[in-house]
Amino acid sequence: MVVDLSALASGAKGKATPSAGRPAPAGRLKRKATEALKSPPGSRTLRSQASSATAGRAPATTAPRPRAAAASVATRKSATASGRKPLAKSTAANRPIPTSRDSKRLRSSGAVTTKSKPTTTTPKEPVLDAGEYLTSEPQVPTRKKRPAWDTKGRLEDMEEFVGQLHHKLSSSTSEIGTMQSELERSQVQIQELEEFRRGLQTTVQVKEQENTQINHQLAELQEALSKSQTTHGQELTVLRSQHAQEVSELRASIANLKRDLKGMTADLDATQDRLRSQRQANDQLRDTISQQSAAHLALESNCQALKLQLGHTEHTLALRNQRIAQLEQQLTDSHSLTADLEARIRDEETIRRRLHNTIQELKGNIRVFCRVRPVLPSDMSESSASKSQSDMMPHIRFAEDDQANEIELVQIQDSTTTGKTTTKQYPFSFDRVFPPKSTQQEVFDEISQLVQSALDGYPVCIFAYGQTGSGKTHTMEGPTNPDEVTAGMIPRAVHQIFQTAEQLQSKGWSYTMEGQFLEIYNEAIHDLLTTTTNGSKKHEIKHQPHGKTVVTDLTTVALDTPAQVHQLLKRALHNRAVAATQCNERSSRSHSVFTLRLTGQNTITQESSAGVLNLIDLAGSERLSQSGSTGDRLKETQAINKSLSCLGDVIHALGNRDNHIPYRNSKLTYLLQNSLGGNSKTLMFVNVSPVQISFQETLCSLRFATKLPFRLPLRRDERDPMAWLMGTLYD
Ligand SMILES: Nc1ncnc2c1ncn2[C@@H]1O[C@H](COP(=O)(O)OP(=O)(O)OP(=O)(O)O)[C@@H](O)[C@H]1O
Repeated sequence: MVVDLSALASGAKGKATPSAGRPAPAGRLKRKATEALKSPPGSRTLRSQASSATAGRAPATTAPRPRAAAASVATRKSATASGRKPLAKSTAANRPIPTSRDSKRLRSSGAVTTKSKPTTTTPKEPVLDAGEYLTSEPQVPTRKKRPAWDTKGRLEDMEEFVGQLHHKLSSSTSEIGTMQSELERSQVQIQELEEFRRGLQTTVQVKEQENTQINHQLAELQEALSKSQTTHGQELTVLRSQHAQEVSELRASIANLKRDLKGMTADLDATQDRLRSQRQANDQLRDTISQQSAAHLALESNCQALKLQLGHTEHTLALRNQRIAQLEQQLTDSHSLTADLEARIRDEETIRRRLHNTIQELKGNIRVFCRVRPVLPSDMSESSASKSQSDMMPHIRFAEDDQANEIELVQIQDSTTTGKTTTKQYPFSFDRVFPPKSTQQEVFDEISQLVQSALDGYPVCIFAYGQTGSGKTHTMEGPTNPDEVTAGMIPRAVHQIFQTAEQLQSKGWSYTMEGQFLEIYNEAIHDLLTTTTNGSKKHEIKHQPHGKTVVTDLTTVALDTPAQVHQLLKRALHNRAVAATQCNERSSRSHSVFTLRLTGQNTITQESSAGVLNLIDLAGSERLSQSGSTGDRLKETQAINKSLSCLGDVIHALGNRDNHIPYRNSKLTYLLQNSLGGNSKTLMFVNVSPVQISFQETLCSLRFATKLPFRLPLRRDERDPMAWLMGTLYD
């Protein structure tokens, strides 16, 4: 049995302190020992520890050991000094010292607490505590309780008991030595623990620093967190708006998709309908195919028959190929024949030109036609308004025949002296006489051969002569706004030239054409195609070596289409109208000359031609006495008469083949020098007014014309020159 000496020591100490130096009475000690024996050693130890902890005492590890040791020593000393042996150690000194293993366990658990179970060292010899001692009475002979008066007995007992206590004390002293060595080990452990504590403090400091840093970092992180929360909030707002927008877009697209789906569903329905109809059609087609298969079989049998037929046809084809080869040979021969014929045609074209010219020459290089214009409403007086055309011109008689070339003027005169009526007849014959009813086309038919001569390369002059108002301009140009019926000789001639030139292209001929339009007024030349308003320009006539006549500074217009000719005539009309405002009735008092130059080139035969067609609207041929003009007008009339007379003289001299032809006597004849005479063709229209009042002028005009050396009228059978020529050639 082990006696808790610390409890005993504390109990002894507690009591010893107030009465230091005095030994505790034996009863009291015994009572203490009995109390100690009554409570179990563990609970006793625990209670002592709890009381020391409650008293605020530091645990064995933290309590300063020296003081505890000193207290223990002091206790022993006081006990020794008082004659008592120390019964127990102080609480702190008896407190169990943690072993190094415990220290480790403590360190690992992080708690610095004292284990309740003390580390005990096994005593080398058994130690009896006070209770044990009391209970080990058998060592002392058991006696009856000595009566109070047995002081000696009692003393003996006490001495015996003290002897035992001494024995016990010596064994306790050795135990104390052992405990002191343990104490020293414990102090070493305490130092270790102290170092451990300091290390822990350092660790705590480090941890505190780390904690501060962590707190600092935590603050930074919290700041960053708040910032990121702000940013996140903003981003969240943006994302929310984007999300809302995307949602609305998605909704719209869903709506669209729904619409599409609806449409597609409708399409699908339609497609299904179509599919159904297609299936029906397929069924029908299958029926048809089966029918066709049957037909195919029939066709195959037909095909066999046709193959046989094909063999026969191939044979026929071979024969035909032979025939084709023969025909190709014939075609080649035909081509060479055609080429020969074309060559002959070209030759014959040359011959035709020659013959045509011969005919023209036979008809006369100078021809005179007479044309009587119809009576115009303006010619009629009120009394004669109901009269017919023939009634209006009793003084002019035509032959019955439409193709006639005779005209007769009849003058009926009443003699005032004799009272008789005499009739004078003036018959005239011309190459052709055109009565009032003659159309422009009929007139042109007669001159078209001369136009052809111009294309063939001859100079041709067609004049219109007659008094003012007799129809010269109408004959040459037609009315102001001509149509197909009323168009005059100039547009018709140009039209024919373009047409014939086109036809001649197949014979290798190509033509270039250029036109000029001038006016001779008071022996001065005026350009009717000018585009400038400067009318004072002087024009000179120059004859070039190869028979070409050039008028200086005169506008020349290249003509590629008939439409251009119409434009040209319009421009001339406009310029004439401008001149008429400056000089009254100037158109009647001037000669207008339209010149068309035709240059032809044959690339096959290398032939060339250069013809000129002059269409001249002469000034009015009023007699001087009749005109009654004076002053400038008289000079005008004289100039006109002189130029007309010169023209007559030139034509007369040409007819007579005179050596001298007086071309230079007037501007007009000088201008036309290369177009009059030689191989040129000249046609003079004598235009006549049907009105009776113009009888004398008509007579003068007809007389002027008869003076011209035109050929005598042809016989009737000679009027178709080609027939006549062929007749004369082959009779
Ligand atoms: N064959 C015709 N058929 C119908 N009208 C005609 C014919 N000939 C002339 N005339 C008309 O007679 C009038 C006079 O004719 P035109 O002007 O041609 O005469 P002119 O001799 O040219 O006169 P001028 O010398 O003044 O120019 C015009 O109104 C014209 O339309």
